[in-house]
Amino acid sequence: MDKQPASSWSIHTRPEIIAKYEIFERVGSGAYADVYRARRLSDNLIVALKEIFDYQSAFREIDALTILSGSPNVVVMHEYFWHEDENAVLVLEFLRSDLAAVIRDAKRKKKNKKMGEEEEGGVGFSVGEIKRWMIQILNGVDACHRNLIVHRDLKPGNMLISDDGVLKLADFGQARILMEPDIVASDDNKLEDKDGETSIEPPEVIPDYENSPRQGSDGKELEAMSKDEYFRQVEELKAKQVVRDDTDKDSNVHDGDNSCLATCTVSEMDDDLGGNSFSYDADEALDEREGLMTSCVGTRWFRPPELLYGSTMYGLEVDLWSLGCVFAELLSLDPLFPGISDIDQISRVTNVLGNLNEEVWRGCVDLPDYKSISFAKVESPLGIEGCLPNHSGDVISLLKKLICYDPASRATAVEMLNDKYFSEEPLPVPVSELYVPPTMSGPDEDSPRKWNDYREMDSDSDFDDFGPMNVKPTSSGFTIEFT
Ligand SMILES: Nc1ncnc2c1ncn2[C@@H]1O[C@H](COP(=O)(O)OP(=O)(O)OP(=O)(O)O)[C@@H](O)[C@H]1O
Repeated sequence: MDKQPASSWSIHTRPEIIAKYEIFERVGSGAYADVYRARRLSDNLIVALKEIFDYQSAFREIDALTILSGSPNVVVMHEYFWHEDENAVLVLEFLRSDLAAVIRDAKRKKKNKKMGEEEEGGVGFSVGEIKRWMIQILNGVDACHRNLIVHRDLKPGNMLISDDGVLKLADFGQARILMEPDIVASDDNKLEDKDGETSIEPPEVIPDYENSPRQGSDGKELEAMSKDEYFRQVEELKAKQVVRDDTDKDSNVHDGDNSCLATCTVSEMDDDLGGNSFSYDADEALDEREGLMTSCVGTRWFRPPELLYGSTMYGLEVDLWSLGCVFAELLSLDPLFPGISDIDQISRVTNVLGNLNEEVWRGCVDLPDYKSISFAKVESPLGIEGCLPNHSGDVISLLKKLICYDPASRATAVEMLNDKYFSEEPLPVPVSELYVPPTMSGPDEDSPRKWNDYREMDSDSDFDDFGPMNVKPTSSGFTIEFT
């Protein structure tokens, strides 16, 4: 949904919010939300108020954070405000920094050291620090996956960090619950519209989850909802959503930093290739009915091959690939696959892992875009070891358990946590020894667009970055081969 530019003031005029919070400056904004620092009047607690402009995003974030309440490595949602026809406002614990800022700080120190400037640190993270960051991330991802929640946008900028070094997964606006977890709700969720019809909405306010998870706005223990009831309510919500989605169809798929192969190529092919085009439906609200999901999720650098090739049937494994990219970045301080376009993203993965074919992933030929784009044979792929030349064989093989084509081969978060790497010397440092820089990474620090700017590219066409290519017509459209 389009960000509504005029709405940022609205949070200041909502009586139910200003009665409880003093709102300070805006501390961040994303594609779907503005975030403010605020003080809870009752006890002076500093919190973050996240005003979300997109219905689906708000619904997903509230749903996921409700289920994950009590997970130590997931951001705490204290309560939320959501009236019909107003943006949802989530009250979150305030976290000053994020992993992107931590990595950026380490990289800055390393660069300064090379230039002869004396500063503590300067060699990147110690192994013990990397282990402690990874354990925290893995614990957060494990909590999500145990509840069948796929985050779909894991990246350093979405891993917030408290002053004392505790890392928390945040930004669940793209999360999906794959099956029915232990969902709870209360009768208070039912609202009547003006015709007297009953509809289901999240309760207006949920009290502090930290001490009393699973309570309704009246403080009563919430009742477990049956599976049938859960799906009935989901259907009702979807029916409401479709109306809104129809008006927002375009903006749903055209987020610059989250660009998809399909989104990019449709327009470019129309322009450049004489109207030959292909497309697939990325309107998730509609696809959901057939059990499909959009491939247009996540930030490009962390997006797994199955999504880059347009898959709409995928699972928790998409997070495991992103996790591997974050792990590699902690090790090298550089993004593993900093693609400047979606095709460049696939090309970078291919150069490291080799070509995607049936040998490495049986069934890959069925991916929607597999036959549309092929690369010349990569004779000697660089390999993960080539990307991280100064790291031990053990850590490389661990990373390879996440960065592999076949989603089914990827190690789960809990398998990773149980790997001996985390229990052998050098041991993970205590959380209190982790260095936390005083600021956030800033908007879109780890976004492809930023990287584009850095490289002073004046075009973001997927095709400009490549040399000669062969376009061959086929019965279903055409194929492109980059040579
Ligand atoms: N709990 C928090 N405490 C402090 N700052 C926060 C918190 N949550 C978010 N922020 C800040 O607000 C920014 C935007 O938040 P967030 O990423 O959740 O919004 P979004 O619109 O869903 O983002 P995206 O564009 O990545 O989908 C973050 O980058 C961060 O700087």
